[in-house]
Amino acid sequence: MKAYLDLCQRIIDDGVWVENKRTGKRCLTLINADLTYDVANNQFPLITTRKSFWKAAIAELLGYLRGYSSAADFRRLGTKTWDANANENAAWLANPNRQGEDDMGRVYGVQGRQWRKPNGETIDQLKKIIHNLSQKIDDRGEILTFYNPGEIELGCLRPCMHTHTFSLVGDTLYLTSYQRSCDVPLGLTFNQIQVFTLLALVAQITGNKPGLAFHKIINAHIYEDQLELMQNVQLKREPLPLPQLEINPDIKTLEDLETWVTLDDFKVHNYQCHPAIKYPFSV
Ligand SMILES: Nc1nc(=O)c2c([nH]1)NC[C@@H]1CN(c3ccc(C(=O)N[C@@H](CCC(=O)O)C(=O)O)cc3)CN21
Ligand SMILES: O=c1ccn([C@H]2C[C@H](O)[C@@H](COP(=O)(O)O)O2)c(=O)[nH]1
Repeated sequence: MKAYLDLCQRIIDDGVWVENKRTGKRCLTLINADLTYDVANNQFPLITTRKSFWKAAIAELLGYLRGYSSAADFRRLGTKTWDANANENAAWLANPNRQGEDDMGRVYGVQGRQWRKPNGETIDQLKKIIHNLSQKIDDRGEILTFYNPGEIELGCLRPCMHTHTFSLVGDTLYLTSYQRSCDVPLGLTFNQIQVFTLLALVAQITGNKPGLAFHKIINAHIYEDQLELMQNVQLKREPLPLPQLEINPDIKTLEDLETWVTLDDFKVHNYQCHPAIKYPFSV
């Protein structure tokens, strides 16, 4: 939690204003940030200086792991976070590859589960990783990447957190996640949850112990219309102790994640937080 607040303060102290064409807004921008989450000791990195809508973040992660490409599927899981990018972004609405209402195109999990090869076959990156880690194999290439430069124009948004690399040392599993672009007031509070939960889940279904998760961010920014709330409200609050995440122990396989798992299989204990802050969202 302190690392998150330090990053916000560092953006305010050292950030530079950069125009962003896609959203038409300026962002206070800082390059390079590293965050580490202690999954071994279940220090769940929920924001405490405002209320976190953590279930929506886990719903997004589940949708990515299932390879969903429709905002409607994400809504059924319990989050509306993809509605705006699927249905309100002018560039995507004008893109001939968009397949109607709610289509997100070939983003995130579609690449993770169905990466297209030149010969027409597809690669299930996640399945290979789960298979190897379950057999205690780390081939030093246990990489789940959503970033496919050849298919960028087939999706509504380029993936922000785009590559997750798993590493097995003995029976302890580590995760390193890379993020190219990070909306620190909104997106990062979701992405921290997702990195933590991805390691906890993959460790659980492959029979390994979770260790640390490393989150590497390139472009960390605060949009101009978010700055005042961050500076004068959120950063004036004192952080509170971190809560713990409980995952239903009956989740044992990738197929479980694909079929019956819902948000009811995740619980947070001892979450104390300051009141909600509604940050503006840029489409
Ligand atoms: N500008 C921008 N920032 C993002 O963080 C972001 C995107 N775009 N586009 C794709 C996804 C969608 N994500 C989102 C979208 C909305 C919220 C959001 O509004 N969160 C609120 C309330 C959520 C709720 O009520 O469930 C929050 O206070 O955290 C968070 C992440 C993260 N990503
Ligand atoms: O998981 C996510 C998804 C998106 N974001 C943010 C980062 C940026 O503010 C926008 C994406 O804009 P680009 O122009 O494609 O960089 O969404 C995030 O923080 N986390």
